[in-house]
Amino acid sequence: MDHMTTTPTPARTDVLADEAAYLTAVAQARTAADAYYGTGESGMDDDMYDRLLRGITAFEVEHPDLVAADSPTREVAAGVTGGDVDHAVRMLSLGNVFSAEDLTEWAASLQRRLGGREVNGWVVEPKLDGVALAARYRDGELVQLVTRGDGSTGEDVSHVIDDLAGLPKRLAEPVTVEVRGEVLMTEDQFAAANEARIAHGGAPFANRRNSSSGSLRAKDRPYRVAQTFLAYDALTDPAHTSDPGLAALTHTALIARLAGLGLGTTLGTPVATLACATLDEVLARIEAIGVLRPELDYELDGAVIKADDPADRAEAGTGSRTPHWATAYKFPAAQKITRLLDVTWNVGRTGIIAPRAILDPVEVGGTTITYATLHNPADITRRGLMLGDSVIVYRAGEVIPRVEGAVTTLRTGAELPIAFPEACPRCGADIDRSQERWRCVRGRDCGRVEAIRYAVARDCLDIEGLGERLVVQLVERGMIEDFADLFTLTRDQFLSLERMGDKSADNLVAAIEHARRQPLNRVFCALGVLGTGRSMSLRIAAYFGSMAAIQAADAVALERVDGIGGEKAPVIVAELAELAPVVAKLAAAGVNLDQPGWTPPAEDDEEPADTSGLPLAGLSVVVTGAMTGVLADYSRTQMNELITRAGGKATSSVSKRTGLVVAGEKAGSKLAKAEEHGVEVIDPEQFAERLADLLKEA
Ligand SMILES: NC(=O)c1ccc[n+]([C@@H]2O[C@H](COP(=O)([O-])OP(=O)(O)OC[C@H]3O[C@@H](n4cnc5c(N)ncnc54)[C@H](O)[C@@H]3O)[C@@H](O)[C@H]2O)c1
Ligand SMILES: [Zn+2]
Repeated sequence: MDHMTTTPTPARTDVLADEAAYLTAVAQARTAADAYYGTGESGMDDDMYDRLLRGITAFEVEHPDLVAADSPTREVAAGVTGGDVDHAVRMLSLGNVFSAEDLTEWAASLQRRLGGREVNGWVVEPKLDGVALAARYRDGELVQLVTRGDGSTGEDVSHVIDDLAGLPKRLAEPVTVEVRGEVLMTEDQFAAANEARIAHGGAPFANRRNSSSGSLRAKDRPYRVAQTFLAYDALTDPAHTSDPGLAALTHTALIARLAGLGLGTTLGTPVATLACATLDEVLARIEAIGVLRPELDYELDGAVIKADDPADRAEAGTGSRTPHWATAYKFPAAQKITRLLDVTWNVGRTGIIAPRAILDPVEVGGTTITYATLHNPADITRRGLMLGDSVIVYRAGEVIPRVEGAVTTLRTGAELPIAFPEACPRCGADIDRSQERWRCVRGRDCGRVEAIRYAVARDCLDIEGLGERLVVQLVERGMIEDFADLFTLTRDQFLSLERMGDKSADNLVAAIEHARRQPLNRVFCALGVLGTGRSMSLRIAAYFGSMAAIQAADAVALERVDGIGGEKAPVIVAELAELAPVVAKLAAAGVNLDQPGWTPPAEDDEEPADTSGLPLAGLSVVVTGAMTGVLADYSRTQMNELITRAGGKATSSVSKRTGLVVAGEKAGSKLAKAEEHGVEVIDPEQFAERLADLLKEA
C-alpha cells in the first residue's frame, strides 16, 4: 500500500464549536452544493467541501437533536432539486473511506449486516469523476437520458443522445434495460468543448466535470459537444428489464454483458472492473488504480468497492443516501482552487516559448504547488484565464501540474488580461506564431550559444580558453550544435578558426581532454537541466552514481534526492528525456559519465545489488526487431539475461524511463516510440560491442 501510506489523505475535519457554527457550515455547504450541482461551478474545491461536510457530520453525531432539516448530509446531491422524470430505482450517492483502516472497518460493518458472514467476493472499479446518467433502452433503442438529480427524480437530457461515445443508439440485442454510468470528458473532448463554447461567445469551463455537467444540461445550443459514457450499473430487476437473466449476474458478469451489448465500460482499459476474492486483493487493486490514475485519458477521484454477488447486495440493503454494499475509496484530491499570480514565458532548448503559471502556493496530493504548465498561448485563450483569477489546478501522481481553468464566479473585477510576448523573451528575435506552440524564429539557435557557454564555464566542465567569441564561431560555422560536439572536434578544426594559433589550439585540446574526465556531477550540471544548478547536480550525481542510473530514475526515485520535491521531479524527468540525444553523444565520445568513488545510498527498501561497474548499470533496456551479428541466435530470454548480467534492466515497452533501445531488423513501433522519447537507439552490432567483455566470458 505504498502510495497510500506515503501520501495519506489529510482527512481533516473542521470542528464546529456550537449550533451557530454548525448552521453557518450547513448554509455554506448548501450554497456550494447548489452551485456544484446547478451551474456546475462552485467556488469551493472538493477538499474544502468534504472537510466542511465532515465537520457537519461530526456535529450531527454529537447533537442528533440539533440536526437541521436542510442538512446536506441527509440526501443525495445535498437534496438539490431534481427534475421531472421519476427514477424507478433511486440513483444513489456513495459512502467514503480514506484509508486501508477505514475500508477494513467498512467491510466489517458490511459483514455484520450479512449476519456475520463474509461477502461472496468483491469487485473494484475506478470512481469516474464525471456526472451520473441513466440511459433508457427500449427493445434495444436508446430512447431517453436522465440525470441523477436528487436521486428520486432527474432531468431529461435526451437532447444529447447523439453526442455520447459509449452509448450506442441501438444495442447489439433488442433488450429493454436502463443502464447507469458516468458521463465524462477526455482531454481532447474538454479542449474541443471549450473551443466551441468560446467560438459561440461563451466562457470556458473551469474543469472537465463542470464541462460535462454544463454540456449535458444545456438545451438549444447551436453546437454539439462530444463526451464519453462509461457504464457501471443497470436496473436488473425483472420488473425493469426484458432480460430476466440480468438479475442473477454478479457485478463483474453484468459489466461484461453491458460491454457485449455495445455499451462503453472500463473493460479493456488498465483500470477495468475487476473481481477480488479478499480484502487484501481489493487493497492491492485500489493501489494499482491510484498508480494508473495519471496515465488515463479520463479523471478518477477514487476507487469504488462493491459486493460482487447480487444476493449479498440484496441482503445488505440500501440506506437513504448510499447503498450498504458499496463504498468509495477516495484518493487525495487532485484539484485545488488557488490564485493565478503571474504568467512567465520560458524559452526552451528548441526555441519553444512556453508560458508557465505562477501560483499562490497550494497543496495538491501531498505536494506544494507553486507553478503549473499552461502549454501555449492558444491554451490560455481556450481556458479564458486572467491574472488574479481563482484557478483550478490539477496534479495527480507524477505529472507536471496544470491549470484547468478559472472559476469565473469568484472574479472580483480586478483581474487583468495575460500579456503575450511580442518578441522572443530570450533573444528579442521575432516569434513564429504559425503553430499553437510559439517559437523563436531562431529555433535551436536561440540560446544555443548561452547553453554552451554555461556548459563550459568553471562550475561545469571548466574548459579554459573557450570564450564567447569562439563559441559563436563554432556555432555559426555549424561545427557544434551542443557542448557534446566539442568532444569530437579535432586540433585541425580548431586551427581553422579565426585568430587561432598552434599554442591556443593545443591548450584547447588539452582542456577538452581534461573535461572528458570530469566527474559526473559536472557533466550533469553542464546539461543545464531546469532546476538543477551546481549543488543540486552534485547531490543527484552522488545519489545515483551514473548518468545511466539518473536517466533510468522516475520521478519517485528522483524525489529521494534531498531538495527535489514532487514539483521538480517530473520536470527533471521530462528534461532528461529531451536531453537523451546529447547524453548519447557524450557517451559515444567517451566522456566520463560516472561519479568517482560512488557507493550506493543506504536504503531500507529493496535496492538492486551494486551493479555500478557493469556496462548497462541501472539502464532500462528494450530489445526490438530481429537480432543480427554475434547476437543473431539469441532468443529474447537470452537477450534479457544478457542485459541483466550487464547490470541493466530488461523491459518490454519503451517509455521516457527507457535508457536504451536495441533495434534489430524490422523494428517497428518501439523504434518510433524511442525516437519520440529521444531514447538512445543502437543496433545489435553496437550493442554486442558495448558488451564485448561479457560476451567473451560467456
Ligand atoms: N466543490 C463543491 O462545492 C462540491 C459540492 C457538492 C459536492 N461536491 C463533491 O461531490 C462529491 C459527493 O457527491 P456525490 O454524492 O454526488 O457523489 P460521489 O461522487 O461521492 O459518489 C457517487 C457517484 O459516484 C459516481 N461513480 C463513479 N464511478 C462509479 C462506479 N464505478 N460505480 C458507482 N458509482 C460511480 C456516480 O456518479 C455516483 O453518483 C464529493 O466528492 C464532493 O466533494 C463538491
Ligand atoms: Zn530567441
